[in-house]
Amino acid sequence: MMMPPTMGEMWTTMGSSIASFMFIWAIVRQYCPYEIRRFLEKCTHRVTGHFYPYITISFHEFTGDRLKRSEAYSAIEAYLSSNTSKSAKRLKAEMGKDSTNLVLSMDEFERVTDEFKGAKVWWVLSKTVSPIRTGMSMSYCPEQEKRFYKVSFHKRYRDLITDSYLDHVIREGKEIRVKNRQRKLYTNSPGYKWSSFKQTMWSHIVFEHPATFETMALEPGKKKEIINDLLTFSQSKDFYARIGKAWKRGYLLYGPPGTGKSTMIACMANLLSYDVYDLELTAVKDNTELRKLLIETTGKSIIVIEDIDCSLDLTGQRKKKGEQISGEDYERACGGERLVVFTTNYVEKLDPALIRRGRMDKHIELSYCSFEGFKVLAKNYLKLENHQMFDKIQSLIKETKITPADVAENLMPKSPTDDPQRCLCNLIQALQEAKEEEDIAATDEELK
Ligand SMILES: Nc1ncnc2c1ncn2[C@@H]1O[C@H](COP(=O)(O)OP(=O)(O)OP(=O)(O)O)[C@@H](O)[C@H]1O
Ligand SMILES: [Mg+2]
Repeated sequence: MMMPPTMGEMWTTMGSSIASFMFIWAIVRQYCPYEIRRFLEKCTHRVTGHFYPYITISFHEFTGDRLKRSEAYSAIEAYLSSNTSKSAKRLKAEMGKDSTNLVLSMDEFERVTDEFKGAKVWWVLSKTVSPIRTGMSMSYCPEQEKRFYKVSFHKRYRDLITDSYLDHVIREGKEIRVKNRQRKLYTNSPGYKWSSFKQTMWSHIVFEHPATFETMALEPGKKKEIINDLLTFSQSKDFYARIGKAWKRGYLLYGPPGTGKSTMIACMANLLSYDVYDLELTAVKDNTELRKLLIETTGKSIIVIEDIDCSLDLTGQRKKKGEQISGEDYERACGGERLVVFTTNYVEKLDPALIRRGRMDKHIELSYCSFEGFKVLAKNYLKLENHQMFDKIQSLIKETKITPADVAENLMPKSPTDDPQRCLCNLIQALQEAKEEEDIAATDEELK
């Protein structure tokens, strides 16, 4: 009589069947031509598709001619590395943007789960290896790896995933990429002259300026107003589209040298995570070149034109056609999400047509250091929030015109033995000297 197989026997049989299958599959993979393998895979997919309730969507790294990485793929990569890399067990580590920290993301064939409004989805990073088609015989062909992300979900969530979840992933991924990207400082200055071989007229270096609004010496009310203005601008894409205006805003920063105009531009770029285009107008030949430069700027950027009063004879109207650069060019050539910041030491010298609202929407005066400004600098430079000498400084600073740059220089320790007290004494001395000079100048003026 035949005895039913024992558990042990069953495992042995199953084990050897799997082993035989793996062996045959390995032979098929090795000797079967690529086309037949693809055909077999397709057939298997078709058969399982009938019984399998899950839907899969793939996002390939390169589409079409392979020249450009797919934006969706990059956005998904950023989204997954920030949202799900904590749950992934096999991770890939790469150096971050400033080469100081490691960035972790999911490794190939790793599977992670995500949830969206109660729907569970599975993401996996896969790759296919196929021979590159050249004129050579197949056996000598190099292999080409094609990576792609695959998301799977139950078919009852089809609409939710295709209508909202994927949009959410792409939007969030793009935002993460913007935040994490290495920001750049572009310049068109003659030192880096554009050659016809170069694809762009701008040269760039990494933008790394530590200034933030927190460390900027400015009255708190004014600071808050500027920050609010900038944040509102950056969140107003729909508003600008609705009113039919290009999404850009012009700022004019004016005030004496050393009051923080250039510093404020760095603060703005850091606050909004924008790139900076430092436009050197004296290096621009004509309107055509200016337009080309402006068209080449990307969104999420600040176009800076420093010292417009001495850059060129800029006017709102074009006097001699073709020779002058007019304000209109900034309006026409700048598209989405750009700030245009002009600086000057002499606002009164500028043509009113150039600084009118629409070209320079917000005028910000940066002036001599106030006591509030000094307190910010004392905190930055000396880690002091209060000190008995502050009262004296307060009364002196009210009566003296001293720039934040001069205050900062006096607060800077000059030797390892300079303590905060010594630095404050230096500042008081500088304030007294400045006051005496101002008094002498005022008496001279009266005598005249
Ligand atoms: N408001 C400020 N807050 C903090 N630091 C400041 C401020 N203003 C000036 N400084 C300090 O002084 C230095 C010079 O300032 P900055 O270059 O921003 O002046 P500016 O107004 O652009 O001058 P210029 O008109 O000559 O271009 C900065 O590096 C910074 O350290
Ligand atoms: Mg400056």
